[in-house]
Amino acid sequence: MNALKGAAQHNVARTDKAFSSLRSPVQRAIPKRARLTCNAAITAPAPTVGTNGAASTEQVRIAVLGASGYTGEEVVRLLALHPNFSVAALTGESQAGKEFSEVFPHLVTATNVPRLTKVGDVDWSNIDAAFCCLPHATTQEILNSLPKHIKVVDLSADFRLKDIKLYAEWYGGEHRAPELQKEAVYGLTELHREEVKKARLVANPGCYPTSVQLPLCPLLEAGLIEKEDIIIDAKSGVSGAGRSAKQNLLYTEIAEGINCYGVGSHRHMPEIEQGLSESAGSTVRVSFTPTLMPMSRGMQSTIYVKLANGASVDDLRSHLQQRYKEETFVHVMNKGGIPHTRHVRGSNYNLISVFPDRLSGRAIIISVIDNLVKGASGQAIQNMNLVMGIPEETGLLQQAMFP
Ligand SMILES: NC(=O)C1=CN([C@@H]2O[C@H](COP(=O)(O)OP(=O)(O)OC[C@H]3O[C@@H](n4cnc5c(N)ncnc54)[C@H](OP(=O)(O)O)[C@@H]3O)[C@@H](O)[C@H]2O)C=CC1
Ligand SMILES: CC(=O)N[C@@H](CCC(=O)OP(=O)(O)O)C(=O)O
Repeated sequence: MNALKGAAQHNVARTDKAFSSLRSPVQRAIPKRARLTCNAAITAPAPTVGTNGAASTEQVRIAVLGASGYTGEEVVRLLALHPNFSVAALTGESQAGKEFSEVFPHLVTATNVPRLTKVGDVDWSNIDAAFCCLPHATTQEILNSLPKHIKVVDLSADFRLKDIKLYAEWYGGEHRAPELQKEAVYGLTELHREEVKKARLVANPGCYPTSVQLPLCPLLEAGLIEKEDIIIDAKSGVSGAGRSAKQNLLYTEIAEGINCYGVGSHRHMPEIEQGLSESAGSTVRVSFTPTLMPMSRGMQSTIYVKLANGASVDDLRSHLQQRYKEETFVHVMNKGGIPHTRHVRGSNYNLISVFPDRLSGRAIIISVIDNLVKGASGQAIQNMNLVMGIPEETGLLQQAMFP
């Protein structure tokens, strides 16, 4: 663990230095508040955590459940640069018993993290908080059985839908922890920050819902777009489907082509509609089609909307720019800017751009994220930072890897 932390401090210091000298558009867009917060997190001693009553020591002791999967690995990778969180337990199922470095040899600073165990073998008395990176349906009973002092950010879909009947309808089975579900806070951080700060259980949003709700919720709230006629054409890298072996995810089935899936029936639709309806103040229904792309990570949602109440395309863009101007991780580009998934690869940023459609009265919105970072593990850490009362950006200011 010390080696991991040593490397973390070293890398954080380097990141800090690089941060002040680089001048990318994304960095220029980072508000002063965020930069100062970031520096404070880096140079100040680790704050006493637990404004939410979580931890009694300076380092928050973290368990990552499902650490042998892609999102679990991504949490551990990102935590290597986190000054306040220490990895204290890692779990796997088929990989339990193995050294983490055997399962993920690329994490060279992670040689001192604990060996993977089964969830049932975790000693919870040594843990303050958990990232739960398990398949949906597995999560409910496991989280229900945890001691109540454990703060949890759950990356699965199990606690995202507030209506458990809707959960049963879309996920093919009754919810097995309905009481816990009532306690869960939906962790789309930029929109639910104050609730997340007080939460014990955060339901981290799905990757597609993150990429769609960040641009659309503020527009619906302001009545700038019609509630009907929202069409979402979304594309995801293959890591979105997890690490376990599946025939349709073989290289030969993915490379050199693309394919839609879940057409008209994808389980992220009710999650997207739940958030959009809350923002609009009445029911919103969307047309949503996901496509699997031959890339390992990255997500783009291209969203076709109809302008409302006399709004122009420029109004949409300036409203989003205003809404997110103090936000570190959401950047609304200037007119004509084209976001690429490459521009967010490995980072926690969401890039949004708004274009006029050739069809009058309509706009096209493009939103990109890295499905494993802002779409999963990065946003999960952002939420956990808030739950633990430390600056939200801590450990998350890595810029995209490019090219
Ligand atoms: N991938 C993505 O982009 C995103 C994923 N999510 C959600 O995050 C969660 C994790 O996804 P991802 O990391 O991609 O999935 P993976 O399939 O890559 O990993 C799943 C993890 O769960 C473990 N596991 C599987 N079954 C059980 C079980 N019965 N009991 C205990 N542990 C088990 C696996 O262990 P082992 O491998 O050792 O068998 C592995 O560590 C899912 O709910 C997913 O929907 C959310 C947003 C984005
Ligand atoms: C490419 C791919 O298969 N993606 C996954 C979504 C990943 C994710 O965000 O979803 P959950 O957390 O809701 O599982 C899917 O379409 O089911």
